[in-house]
Amino acid sequence: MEAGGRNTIMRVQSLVQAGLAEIPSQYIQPHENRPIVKKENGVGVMDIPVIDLFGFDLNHRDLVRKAIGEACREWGAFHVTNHGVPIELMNQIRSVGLSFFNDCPFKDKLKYACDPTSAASEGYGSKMLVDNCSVLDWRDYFDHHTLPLSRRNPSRWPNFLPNYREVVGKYSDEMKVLAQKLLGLISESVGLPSSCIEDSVGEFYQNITISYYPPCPQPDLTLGLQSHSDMGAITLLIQDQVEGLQVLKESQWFTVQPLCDAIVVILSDQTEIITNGKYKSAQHRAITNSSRPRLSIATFHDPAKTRKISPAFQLVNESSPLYREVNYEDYVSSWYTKGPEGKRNIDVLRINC
Ligand SMILES: O=C(O)CCC(=O)C(=O)O
Ligand SMILES: [Fe+2]
Repeated sequence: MEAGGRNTIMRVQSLVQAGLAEIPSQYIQPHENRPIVKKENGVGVMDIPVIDLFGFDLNHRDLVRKAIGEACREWGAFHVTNHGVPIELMNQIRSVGLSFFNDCPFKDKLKYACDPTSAASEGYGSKMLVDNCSVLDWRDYFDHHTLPLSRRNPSRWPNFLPNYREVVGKYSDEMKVLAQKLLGLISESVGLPSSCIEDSVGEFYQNITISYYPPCPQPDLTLGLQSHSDMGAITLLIQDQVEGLQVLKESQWFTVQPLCDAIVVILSDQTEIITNGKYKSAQHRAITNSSRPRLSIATFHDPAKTRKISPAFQLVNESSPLYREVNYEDYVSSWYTKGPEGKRNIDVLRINC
């Protein structure tokens, strides 16, 4: 079955609704990339740290900074609680997002189809890359361009629910504030002035991607989302109660257990460059399961395409630069043309000392 060719508009959810028992060949991962789908959660299995932000109370700042530093060195990803984002708003965006996939008829969804020939175009899609050679992900998504405000055009977002556009707009604003506060703490924790990472990134280019992973009849053969690190500065992710997100640590994949009111913070490649490799962007992926659909909402904060990113000079004085300066536009285009394949794009910027 043709599932994702340039001129077709197949979505994974439609494949599942057609009741297929075996997944089409384009979704089958090579052996080395296939997940080991465990039947039960092992007790004591490691997970990313959970960090209480105490509502950014100054009395707890030292403690929080220390915990963030450790998490950024060891995992590049962590949960935050008491983050200040209204829980009701998190529930609302999960609810409107799920409703788009569950309740909006396919022909109406297609009114919002993204352009499959251009990278990261806004709208409803399934393929992450524009080429036709890579293995497809078992995922459908809706990508919203939300910031700067000049890119935000809610008329391109679903309106079959009266509050969809308002919820996405409010959520975008809350995520921006949280990303700024977190980048401040992350900067301080690595010994940089509070505003350093945000100043290097410049005005945030923010996208919100709602991902829907339909149940998969053969979860051990495929991936919901292939292994990658995010290309921008910081990603803030929320999910439903169904596990699926995995983070790589010391060559092993660990499943992130969903914590309903918490937000997952994922360090992305430009933060690895700015911190001169003191902090690593997290390599992560999503796996599927055969019984329950899964929803996640990732909010990406990226530099403008015109931005040049290089290691902070304060961190280069101690050790020589470990990464070449990069034009963010070139970085994005290499990511989308070559594909993420783990962390290959940031690896080519490394200077071998
Ligand atoms: O669905 C997830 O948990 C991961 C999503 C993700 O990594 C992404 O959209 O970049
Ligand atoms: Fe990601």
